Amino acid sequence: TNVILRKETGIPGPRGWPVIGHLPLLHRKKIVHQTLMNLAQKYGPLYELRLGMLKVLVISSPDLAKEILKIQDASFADRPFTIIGELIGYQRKDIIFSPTDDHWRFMRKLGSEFMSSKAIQKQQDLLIAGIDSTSITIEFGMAELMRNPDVKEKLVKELDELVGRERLVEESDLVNLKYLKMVIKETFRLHPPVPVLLPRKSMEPATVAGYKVPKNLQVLINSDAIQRSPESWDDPTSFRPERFANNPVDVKGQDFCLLPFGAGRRQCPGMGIGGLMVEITLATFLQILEFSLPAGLKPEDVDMTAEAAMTSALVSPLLVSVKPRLSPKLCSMRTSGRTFQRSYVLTWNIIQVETGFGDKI
Ligand code: HEM
Repeated sequence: TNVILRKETGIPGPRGWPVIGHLPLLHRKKIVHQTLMNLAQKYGPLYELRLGMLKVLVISSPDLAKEILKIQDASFADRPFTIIGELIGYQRKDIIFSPTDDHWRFMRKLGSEFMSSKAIQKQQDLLIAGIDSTSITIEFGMAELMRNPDVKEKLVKELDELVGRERLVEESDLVNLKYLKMVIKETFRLHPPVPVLLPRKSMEPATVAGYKVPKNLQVLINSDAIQRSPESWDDPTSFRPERFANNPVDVKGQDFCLLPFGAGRRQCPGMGIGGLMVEITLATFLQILEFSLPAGLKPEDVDMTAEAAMTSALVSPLLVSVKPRLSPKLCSMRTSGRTFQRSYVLTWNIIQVETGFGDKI
């Protein structure tokens, strides 16, 4: 058998190469979170990889995610040193890549103040950390709607019934748009923009699922694998927003089978504003435009292949045709709203419009 039990810890994992360990498994042409999910099917929800000198613990079940992100959150709250953190995280002085220390606590407190949806209305350039993840979710959401026309019709009907066509959808409408929220939860479940949560590091020796975990071990939580697991979800690979109709499971970090924003001390502080941007942008698009696939393209032709990167977008940009549903006068009024301007800028590059109408909205 290829299963190895690590000498020091007894943790299972695949047999690795000398020196380079399991690096060839994570070849850049392979989608990392899918490779990690395939390995979990073979080695279980907790296994260890060796990437050169670096040892990594990979977690792929809700129970173990809860163990790391909630029960032992304090022991696993650190972020490991990474080159990318040095390069784009101002030598790890930002919030995302910073070690869990007093500087991070200060930055996080400051950031949370600015990231509240009220405060953000007064700030222009705070959204850098959330630009990718927010626009990726909107693009995947639109792609799923194009693949599932019945879901799109139901969503448009909800908007027509609860908002109508005489005014534009407002943030205050969102609380009533229950189907919209179900569609977005299902998008987060099948297409988490950060499919493997940002790496954590054990701050002290710990015991997880009976295994002894040393200090400084990197821990990866594969939320994509958890959110597609048949143990937590019926028919897990189908896009079915209705699964949330009588199911209180939410994305807020309390339900460990749905973790698009992570959980615990290092959970995404932009969850509120990020969720809001996705909701208002999708609702506005669906209200003001009628979307269809370009001639000759069938729903099943929409390519859902995801990129192999830290944030995982569609490889092929979504192509759609649009026609106006509301009067252009009503649409142009919204450009005076700040939230819309920002959502609009964020999503400017996600839709390649076939007709000339896109230039005018
Ligand atoms: C759809 C939208 C978004 C998604 C799905 C998302 C997802 C995530 C995830 C999975 C993490 C890692 C959590 C963990 O390690 O447990 C994270 C961290 C973070 N996110 Fe977001 N995010 C989104 C939007 C935003 C926005 C809009 C902002 C800022 C305005 C933001 C700022 C941050 C920051 C600063 C961190 C690092 C937190 C820390 O390490 O203490 N995110 N995000």
